[in-house]
Amino acid sequence: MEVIKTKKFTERLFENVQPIWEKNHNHPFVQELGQGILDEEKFIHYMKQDYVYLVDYSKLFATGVTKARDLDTMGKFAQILHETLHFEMELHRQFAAEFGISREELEETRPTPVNLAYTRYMLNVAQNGSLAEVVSCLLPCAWDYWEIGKLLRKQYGNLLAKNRYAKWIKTYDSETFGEGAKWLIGLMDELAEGKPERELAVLEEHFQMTSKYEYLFWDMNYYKQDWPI
Ligand SMILES: Cc1ncc(CO)c(N)n1
Repeated sequence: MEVIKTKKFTERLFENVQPIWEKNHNHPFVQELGQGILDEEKFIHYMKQDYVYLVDYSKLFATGVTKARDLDTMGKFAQILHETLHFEMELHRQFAAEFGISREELEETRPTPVNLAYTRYMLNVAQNGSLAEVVSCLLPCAWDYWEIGKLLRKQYGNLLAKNRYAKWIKTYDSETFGEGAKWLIGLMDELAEGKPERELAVLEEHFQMTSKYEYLFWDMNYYKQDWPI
């Protein structure tokens, strides 16, 4: 008897998003960060913007806690929320200290138009959408950063000792970050199971949209875009 292996939903997402993620991976911000040659001003712009981005992004994990229907899922979202606030954002606080930026300045960063549009898109889904929609929205951030961490380690691991941004690569290539991303991928597949195509299409639309916002976020930081007024 022929065994038909159905493709997992996240395999479909991964395949279809490749053109966008490839652009993310080849973006000069990412490539120059990997080589340690990224302009310091661009990196500082990014650190500050990313810090306030993560304040909102972490609220999506809190939404995961409230929308989950079982204790295990609640606990995992609470754990990732904790890791974001105390592990990932610690990276930003350390870099800020190195670059002479105070905690106040970091926290008071005014989000740029791209940053605001990105977080408002996700927070709107968090308020109005299902748990599956929330996960499809937040997944590219976790998954593609993990991909970038692994990729930069592979491409430029030999330069790490001399790379002033090495901690960044080590954070996103870390076991802690990878475990979180893998769990979210598994959860996405569980939540997508048995859903009709019209609902899967909505999830894929969110996934593609936030992947595009990831590109805009790299670009915004590389060109230090901000409000013109
Ligand atoms: C913009 C952005 N996307 C994803 C991540 C990974 O959490 C991050 N720190 N910032």
